[in-house]
Amino acid sequence: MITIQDIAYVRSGTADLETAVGFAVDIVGLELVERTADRAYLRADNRHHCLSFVAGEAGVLASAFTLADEDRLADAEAELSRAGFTVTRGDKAAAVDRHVREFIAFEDPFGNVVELVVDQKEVPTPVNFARAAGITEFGHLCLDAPDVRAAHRFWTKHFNMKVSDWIGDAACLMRFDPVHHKMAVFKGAGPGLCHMNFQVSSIDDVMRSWHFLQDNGIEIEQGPGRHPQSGAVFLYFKGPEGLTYEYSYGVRRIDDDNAWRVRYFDPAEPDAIDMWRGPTNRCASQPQLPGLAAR
Ligand SMILES: O=C/C=C/C(C(=O)O)=C(/O)C(=O)O
Ligand SMILES: [Fe+2]
Repeated sequence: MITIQDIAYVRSGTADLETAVGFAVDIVGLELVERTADRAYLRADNRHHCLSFVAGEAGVLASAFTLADEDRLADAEAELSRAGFTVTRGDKAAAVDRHVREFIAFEDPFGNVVELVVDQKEVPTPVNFARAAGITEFGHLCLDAPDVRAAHRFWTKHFNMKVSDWIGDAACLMRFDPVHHKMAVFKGAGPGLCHMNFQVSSIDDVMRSWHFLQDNGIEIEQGPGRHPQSGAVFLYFKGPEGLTYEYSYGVRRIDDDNAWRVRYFDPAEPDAIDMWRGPTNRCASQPQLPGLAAR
């Protein structure tokens, strides 16, 4: 069993580094910590970065999780290899590029590239947010997979993930610590990053950003609304090259695993995704969410 300690970063390719960075800074509000000719690193909390852009082809390159130490990394490498996955150990230059000490990479059963890292660099200085979006931390990441049940089997067989809630066969929200979910899998045609989430410090922040995004002509995918699963008030919006960002406030904690009963939401129900029943064009690539398509 591989024990994930936390989410680490999303690494995304971009064909237009300038525009990708401009959006992440001026619109999302992240701090640009480092920028080279072909790289940019953005920060939302004490992680060195939670989002990096690599100049080249657009699209997610990897989603990363933190392990405790190099022995755990070696164990993970062995377990995944035994299970038939091709595991690559990052070399020194690649680790430096990710601001971690060591890492391995593999593809999940659907082709999502996952990196497991050790010693992601910590930056103790307060984040110098580019705008007052109220971001408190990188909250969760959400992968696409054509078979959410199989994805759940993979993540719970090899990792310390537990399902918190199901949304039919369309989504599985999983936790590895008391936060309701820091990782989710949504049904999609293939691999991909459904969205990355930033927690904000109040409902006011969500609502202020809603106005800010509209004033700036940003495509709102869904929200403001409230998810019945985590109880969080959310807002999804589309960045350049299809990268979806989410702000949310008020995610549920599950402090007593034994007391938690996994729930099953029917995606066809009108408030399965949003208790406020607002309009959506979120995850248009995911017709498997009929409750979304219906509105
Ligand atoms: O579509 C349902 C989404 C649920 C949640 C939540 O309960 O907070 C998410 O954050 C999500 O996976 O986007
Ligand atoms: Fe989310």
